Amino acid sequence: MVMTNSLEPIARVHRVSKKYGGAGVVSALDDVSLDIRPGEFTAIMGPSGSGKSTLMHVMAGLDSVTSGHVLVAGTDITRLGDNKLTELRRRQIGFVFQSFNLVPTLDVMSNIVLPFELDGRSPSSEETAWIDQLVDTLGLRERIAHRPHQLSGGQQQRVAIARALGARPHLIFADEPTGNLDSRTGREVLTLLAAAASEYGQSIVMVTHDPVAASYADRIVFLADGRIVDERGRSSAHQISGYMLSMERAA
Ligand SMILES: Nc1ncnc2c1ncn2[C@@H]1O[C@H](COP(=O)(O)OP(=O)(O)OP(=O)(O)O)[C@@H](O)[C@H]1O
Repeated sequence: MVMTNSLEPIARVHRVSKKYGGAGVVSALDDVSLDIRPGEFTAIMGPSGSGKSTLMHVMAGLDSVTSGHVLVAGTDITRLGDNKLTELRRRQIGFVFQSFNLVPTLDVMSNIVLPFELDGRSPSSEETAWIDQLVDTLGLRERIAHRPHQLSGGQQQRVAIARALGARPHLIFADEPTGNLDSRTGREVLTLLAAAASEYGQSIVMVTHDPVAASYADRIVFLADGRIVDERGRSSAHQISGYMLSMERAA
């Protein structure tokens, strides 16, 4: 299936279940359906063990599903071979994950432009200007020639963010993107993510425990025990804390 309409979801999770352990001991996702539309910034929240990371991993094709389907840009990735999946991921998806996946032998700039290299092209002049802007906004200018092991955890995280945003992929998956950052840098990262969605139509899916981070999102999806139990539009950090509290009380 080819995506024909820009209002079509860029990612669609359809009745996905994911069980771990041969006999189906842990049900990490239980009949989850979710559409991610272009230009939408979605936060996924929920208690520890509720399935947030699993949901993001199956959406990115990093983990298989037990049943159901995941479509990215109109392609059913649950049926895709490894090579095609890698190519789709490389072209369509940017990752900001806890394990930053930076290449230890490459310096900061080479890590940031890696998605272009892997795609067999160089950044255009416009893309170069954007990468320069990211490097400055993320405070990486003085570290540009350093290698990952010479950086702090927060600096490594910022490199991963610059890399994920640099090629303007259609979809960005971010797992606690502000977890290692001081609050000012955290706010800058969230502002960058929100702008990527609102100004450039990129779709952001962010897992977070932080109500302040989630308050930058257009939409907040709450998971509990592998199911979507609530969904809210843009909300203040205070409101989000309230939703989380009432979910915990109901559990
Ligand atoms: N590889 C695995 N093998 C077995 N069980 C797993 C595996 N990965 C996750 N699980 C289980 O699946 C459930 C959902 O895990 P997941 O990591 O998606 O939760 P989470 O909401 O992201 O949690 P946290 O906020 O603590 O990161 C948990 O019960 C977890 O123990």
